[in-house]
Amino acid sequence: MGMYVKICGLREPAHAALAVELGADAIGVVMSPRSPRHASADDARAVISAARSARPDVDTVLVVNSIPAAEAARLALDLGFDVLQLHGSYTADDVASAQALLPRVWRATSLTEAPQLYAGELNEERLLLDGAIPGSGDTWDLSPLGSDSELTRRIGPDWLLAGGLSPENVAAAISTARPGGVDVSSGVERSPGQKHPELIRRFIEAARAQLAPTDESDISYE
Ligand SMILES: O=C(O)c1ccccc1NCC(=O)[C@H](O)[C@H](O)COP(=O)(O)O
Repeated sequence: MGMYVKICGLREPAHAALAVELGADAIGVVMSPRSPRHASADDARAVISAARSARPDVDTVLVVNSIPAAEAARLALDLGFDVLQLHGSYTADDVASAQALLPRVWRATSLTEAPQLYAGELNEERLLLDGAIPGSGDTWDLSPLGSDSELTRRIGPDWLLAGGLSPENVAAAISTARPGGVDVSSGVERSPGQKHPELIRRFIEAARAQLAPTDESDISYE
């Protein structure tokens, strides 16, 4: 199956097309007014269109932070996204209200915020484990992950790792944490909000060279 790669915080259609042509499985668009990556509705539509022109089956992901889940799902649906990625404190009922409009909802959180979490706890399609501050580019302690531990069994093999990844550290982070996929934003930028094509290329190359847990067999999951 291979390592799933998502490039997040895109606003330039050309960067989205490049990421998908280079093998990204998903592209993310952040709509959160305080983010340096905040995209307008027009930006979002242009990024989706460029990504789908490069590969029709790419996952296009709307990333939001702490807005009502159903409102976020309505926005994702209206703009034509495939997936809604919810950062913040949400309940299973919130996720259900979003899924009534858009079935594919991902839960993004951190071990700081939800230390006892498990995959599927909110009926989300996918769990994304991030650092404490989304989009900050800060690395975090990956050492509780990856070994044959209770936490590893709780989160399963398909979760996405995010937070402070870069072309330089992604291979080591995958080897330590053993996620099913990786997500990056700051690590492929020249400055906050400004994506760098060469860093996108190097990140995708470095990540896709790694195996996903589903390609291996030495950890058992619940
Ligand atoms: O990127 C943001 O500014 C952002 C703002 C509010 C909510 C989420 C945000 N980003 C979410 C992401 O998926 C990032 O890619 C992820 O947190 C990793 O970020 P980074 O550490 O910069 O690679």
